[in-house]
Amino acid sequence: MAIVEVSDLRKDYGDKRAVDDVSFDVEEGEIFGILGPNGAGKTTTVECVEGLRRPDGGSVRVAGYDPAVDRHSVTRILGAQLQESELQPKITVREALELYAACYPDPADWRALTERLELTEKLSTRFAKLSGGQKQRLSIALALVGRPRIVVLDELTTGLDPRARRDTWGLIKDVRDSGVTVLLVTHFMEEAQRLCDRIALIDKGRITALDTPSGLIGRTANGTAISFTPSAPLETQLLADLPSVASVTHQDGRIVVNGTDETVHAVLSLLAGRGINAHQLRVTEATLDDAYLNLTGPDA
Ligand SMILES: Nc1ncnc2c1ncn2[C@@H]1O[C@H](COP(=O)(O)OP(=O)(O)OP(=O)(O)O)[C@@H](O)[C@H]1O
Repeated sequence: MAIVEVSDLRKDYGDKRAVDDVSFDVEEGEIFGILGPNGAGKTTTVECVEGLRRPDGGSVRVAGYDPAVDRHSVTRILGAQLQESELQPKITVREALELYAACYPDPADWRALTERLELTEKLSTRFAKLSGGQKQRLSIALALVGRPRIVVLDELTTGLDPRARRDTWGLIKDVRDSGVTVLLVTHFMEEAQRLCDRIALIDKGRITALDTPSGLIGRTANGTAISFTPSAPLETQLLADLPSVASVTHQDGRIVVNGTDETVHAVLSLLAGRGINAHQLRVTEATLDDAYLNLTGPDA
């Protein structure tokens, strides 16, 4: 069942169309990613979902409510990550959690949340003194304190070191496993590929593709490449004629055959049938990076 329904969403800032005819549904229980280059319209889109911005066209529903009209009902269902500017630098972790918990009729036990997010030892620490990773963990705790059905996390791991980023990915998966739907804005390919059940790729205000990570990768031509140096001369046309081969190129005596998984088997059997060895054999798979570069504009 869809918990978020966005249809033909449009948002302008003066003459600038930031979001242009964007439609997608987020299913309950999934991690749904919005991925795209800087200025693509990702934040504007989720701000319309959160009720922070009023759309200029189209419609948004969160569990059936229109966030622009019934923000109060949406706030009780949807947990938004705090913006750093929203917290006073001198507020302690405990004070922030108590403050946020007081905003909800039936808040979660914030002590349990801090245990889960490994913040218990930081309860008396002022916000300004927390590390980037600790601020992000507090941000997740504050987003969860109202027992939301869905959380919106916007560029949550930006600025974190690789270890803190990976720890945060683990937390996001835990959040989903506890039954909360996650709407995740990111421009990190690896993050999107590892975490998201489905991804909407946004470029210049429009959705250019919406699929599972493997579905997006599968859309790129040349999904799998096999490259090797043949032990004896080999007619390129024989390779090009194999089923599933998209292209064959030569690079410094090496042959590169692009195609699918099937191509690898077909090439190896052809070589075996002719008694040719494949030296320095490499097989490479397309990644979400390849799909992203294929599906977004040149200035992405
Ligand atoms: N308050 C605003 N006033 C005017 N233009 C804005 C405003 N907010 C965003 N924009 C413009 O709208 C477009 C979309 O911005 P948005 O922040 O939604 O993109 P984004 O994909 O989240 O980008 P980033 O990854 O850089 O955060 C950009 O061209 C941006 O400059």
